[in-house]
Amino acid sequence: MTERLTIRRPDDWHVHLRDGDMLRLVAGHTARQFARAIIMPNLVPPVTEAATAAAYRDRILAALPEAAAFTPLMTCYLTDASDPAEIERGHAEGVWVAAKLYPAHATTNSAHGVSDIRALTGVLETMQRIGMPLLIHGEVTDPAIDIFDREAVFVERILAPLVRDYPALKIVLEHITTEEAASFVREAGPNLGATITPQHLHLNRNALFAGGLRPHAYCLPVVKRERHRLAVRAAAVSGSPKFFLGTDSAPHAIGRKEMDCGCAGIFNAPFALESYLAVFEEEGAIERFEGFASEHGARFYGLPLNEGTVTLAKGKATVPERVGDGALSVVPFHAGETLGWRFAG
Ligand SMILES: NC(=O)N[C@@H](CC(=O)O)C(=O)O
Ligand SMILES: [Zn+2]
Ligand SMILES: [Zn+2]
Repeated sequence: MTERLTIRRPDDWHVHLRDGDMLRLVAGHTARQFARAIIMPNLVPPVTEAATAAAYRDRILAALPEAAAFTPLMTCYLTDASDPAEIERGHAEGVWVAAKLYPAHATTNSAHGVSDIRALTGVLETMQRIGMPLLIHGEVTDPAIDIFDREAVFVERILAPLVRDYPALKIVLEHITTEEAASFVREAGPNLGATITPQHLHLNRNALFAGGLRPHAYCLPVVKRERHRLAVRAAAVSGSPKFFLGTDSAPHAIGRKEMDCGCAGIFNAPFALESYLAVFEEEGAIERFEGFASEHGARFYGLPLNEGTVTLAKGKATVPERVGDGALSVVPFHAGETLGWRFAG
């Protein structure tokens, strides 16, 4: 039986670090486990300009403990008014590595997102030419579509034509949750990849209603039926280079979750690697964990693999009920549970 697992230092290809006090509370958790992370731009107001992205990157670095060796990889929030020249300039200057497409009103702080993908033609042509990845929150926003079907409908109506029209554009379908998304990504060419969160590997939609209404299991895209969870698990542990780690750690203060209209998002950063590794162990695929956590994403983005290693050791890791204090406290994923591996540095 494996007692310790040492892997190349991993990266998180999708995380929300927020700003201000919340940034200071959560950033160290991500920097402790990951060498780099793709930082989501859905602040209020959103990060749409290179100068604001560079200033945000500085605030992230300032929020970290002195010794942290962590590189935030910044992203540009796309709107109907995004300017291809500004996106190209920010990319050439090394400010941002990717751009994020939020369909308007699809998720947290997406009100300024894209209302019609046809508005992005010039932007997407530019990104395709310069090799800048497009990251997508893949849900349609049509209220007539059942919320559990919004990802599958997005794949069919938006993603399939996009992949056809921009064959050389690198696209990441973020936080996939369905059999349809997993199989579409698997069957597509090498320019389409997907990130997978821990919660979509652990939870099915029963978790939302287990003994009562469970706001801390609520994120977007919402967790789906068991058959979808199993398909997403199979993709994660398959060894395919198209699937890689992206926690979508999305902290909201406890009062913003436990209310009559609670926010979407699960804060999984403190025990992210332990949570993923539990899944790979259950699936008998521990030997594929390093590829998923530390190799596939960097290769997809065309970035060097990290130097150095991290170690996880068999043993109890008890997840606290809260992280932080008072009004700022956040309930972490797996709160109150004991996981079977612990991060040993
Ligand atoms: N995943 C979530 O449920 N929430 C994210 C937004 C997102 O990634 O869609 C957030 O910013 O809170
Ligand atoms: Zn999203
Ligand atoms: Zn997210």
